[in-house]
Amino acid sequence: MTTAAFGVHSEVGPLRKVIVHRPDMSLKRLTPTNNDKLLFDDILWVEHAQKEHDRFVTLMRERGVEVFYHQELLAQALEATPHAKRNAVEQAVTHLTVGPALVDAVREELSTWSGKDLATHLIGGLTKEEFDVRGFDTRSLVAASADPQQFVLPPLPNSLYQRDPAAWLYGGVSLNPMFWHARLLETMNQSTIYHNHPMFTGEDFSYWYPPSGDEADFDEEDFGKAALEGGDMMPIGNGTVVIGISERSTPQMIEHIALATFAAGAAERVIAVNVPKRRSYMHLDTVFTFLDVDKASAYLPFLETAVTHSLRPGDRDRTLDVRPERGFVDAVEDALAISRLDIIPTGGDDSQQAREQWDSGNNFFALEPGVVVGYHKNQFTNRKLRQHGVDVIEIEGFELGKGRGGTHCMTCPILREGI
Ligand SMILES: NC(=O)NCCC[C@H](N)C(=O)O
Repeated sequence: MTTAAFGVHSEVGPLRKVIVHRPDMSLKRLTPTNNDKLLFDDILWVEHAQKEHDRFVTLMRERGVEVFYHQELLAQALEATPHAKRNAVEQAVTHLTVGPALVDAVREELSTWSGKDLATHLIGGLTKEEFDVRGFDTRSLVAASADPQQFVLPPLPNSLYQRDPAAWLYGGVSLNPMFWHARLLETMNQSTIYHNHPMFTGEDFSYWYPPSGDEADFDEEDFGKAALEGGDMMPIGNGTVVIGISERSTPQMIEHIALATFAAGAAERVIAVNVPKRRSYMHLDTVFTFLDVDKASAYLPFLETAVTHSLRPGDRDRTLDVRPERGFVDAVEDALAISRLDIIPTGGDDSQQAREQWDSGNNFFALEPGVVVGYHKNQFTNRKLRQHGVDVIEIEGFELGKGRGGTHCMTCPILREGI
């Protein structure tokens, strides 16, 4: 039993604490013209998405999991210190986001807002109409040229997928540099929470990225060059981390994580596996998730091309020993010291498998070994899992899945036991 307040020691051990984001204003901002840019494949019926999400939260709470809402944590963190609010406003409102002519005025105004209102708009975006910039039309081209619905601050609808911008590996968290522009500011909100919320300040945990864990290390221009997202990062247990080299996560960043976790003694092996760079595969957890200590769901076409390397500490300080593996599953079996990882493929014929993979049919979230939550619509896959002895709890995901994410994507575990 873990005694620390935070730490994620496996993918399937008993889940104690998790952060999620209830669908909100940011999803109401999606329109048929902006949904692609905001990485959603459709617009959502938000009230229904909320019901689906509430059911997910209720079933976790019924099982004793402590569930925290991202927006509430952000609101509380913003109120925790004057620095928190000032820093969050300065990071979100810059010469690049609102233009140099408006930056001081917007910062000044937002600094007077309550943590609750500010959190709502840091996630939900802020339109020109909501932030009355009319007085600035003669001073700011951004103000003068924007129509009332245009965003002064962008909405962050992918906050729904809490897995990606901050990810725990054993006793530390990585505040991730996101690949797509539409998600960059999500990490700023995570940083505000971890550095200022009383639940986290004073607790003993590491920052795997940025290396110093320092808030000042966030530079939105650097973020365009590095990329790492939590959907690719899995602390599978036994001192091993699995990370996908995907559309969203680069080998350079995987080296950073390996060096940081090795130096702290938190991990001794990183298994890096290639994930084809395409929308439907975007992270490792869209094609592979753990279900039990020795069971995993996988989309077989991914496994066929899964070039794999293991990274271990090198013979000198801050060096790595990188070796090719025979196969991804072999490497995981070896790392977990199990004779066989039961791979349960996506259900149905080839086209049904492709359809269910697209609908998050390989994206399960474990509450304890062998008990997972997934979308109801993936009937062929869910049936198969049950045949292999996995308890699949279903939630509706018609609306929640429209951004291409399932239960694993929507959750950021912050305390989970080992296996
Ligand atoms: N871990 C995940 O696979 N997260 C899903 C992220 C979906 C989001 N619309 C995105 O494209 O980033």
